[in-house]
Amino acid sequence: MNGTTDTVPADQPWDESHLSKYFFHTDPIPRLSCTDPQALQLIAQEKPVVLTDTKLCDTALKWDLDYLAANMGTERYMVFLSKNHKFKYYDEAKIKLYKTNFVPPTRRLDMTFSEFVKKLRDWKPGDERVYLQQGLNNTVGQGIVVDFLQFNWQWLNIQQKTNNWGPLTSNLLLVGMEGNVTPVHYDEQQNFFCQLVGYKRCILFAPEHYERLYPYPVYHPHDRQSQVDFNEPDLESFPGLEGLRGVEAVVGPGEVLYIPMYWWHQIESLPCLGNTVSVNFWYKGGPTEKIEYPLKPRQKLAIMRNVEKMLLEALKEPAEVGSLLRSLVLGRYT
Ligand SMILES: O=C(O)C(=O)C[C@H](CCCc1ccccc1)C(=O)O
Ligand SMILES: [Zn+2]
Repeated sequence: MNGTTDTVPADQPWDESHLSKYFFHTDPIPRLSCTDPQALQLIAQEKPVVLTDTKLCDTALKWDLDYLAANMGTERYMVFLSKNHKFKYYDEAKIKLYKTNFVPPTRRLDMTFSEFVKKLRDWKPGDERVYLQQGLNNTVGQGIVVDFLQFNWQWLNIQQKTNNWGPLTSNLLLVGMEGNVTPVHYDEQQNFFCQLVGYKRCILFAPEHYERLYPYPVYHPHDRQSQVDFNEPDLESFPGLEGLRGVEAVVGPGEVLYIPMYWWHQIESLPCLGNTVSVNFWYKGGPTEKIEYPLKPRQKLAIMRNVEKMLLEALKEPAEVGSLLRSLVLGRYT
């Protein structure tokens, strides 16, 4: 009987002291074997689950800094630098669109993997933190290709088919420093997030918490990111935070977290436990199955995004979108 393996893995090197205390409550994300029907059911229902034994990327468990430096080739890779521990994503393409003087919270510096390793190893307090975030492509060395080809593609393809997902769009290689944080955001793709080296705390919130996490406007460079700073929650500006409730898990080497499309997530490389290496598998969502009512929260989210895009297209001026929406609803749709 495959009971849930919620028990703490014996070799767990972390404890509560590695987890920042936040204002919201969380429940544990189930940790199940990939052979457990309940795990497959959770994926089918687009709910998060940690799969403890997929053997999805076992050939990449050896991807430590030295191996990657020796096998990632001599190309330059995308590295972000931050003056603090947060690496808040922004869409460079939207910066010029969004009139106001947007100040990017991180800066991007492409460098070879060896230069990245040197920066990481020479790091001392006061230096900018670094986070390599690079899509795996045909510039990587032969060793990485060989490892990649030996991933458990058979299992992945079964998941993709049975859940009617679209094509695999990319695999993001993530090499971060202990303590790095990717603030809460959502992506518009299904995601099998594979932890290879080190430990990451993954905090997730269901799409229905949209009203509690106050995403930036769609045309903002921080589209899909929350305006809320979990370290200093502003309950005045964001009263919806009151009822925020999430789920979380710490994933370690060989574990795979299913992050359903549109689910909010914050990812933290645990402090004091060394650098982390992860690789994700982003899949396009499936074709919109026949519409059933009531609509699912993620479908309403997609509708809201389309309304914002249409209004911007029609008004051309971002500043006018808010006032038009206010005129539309205030006093009328209460
Ligand atoms: O796999 C995911 O979805 C994650 O959020 C993983 C996250 C880094 C993601 C960086 C990013 C966010 C949005 C757009 C493009 C890149 C981490 O592990 O720190
Ligand atoms: Zn993400």
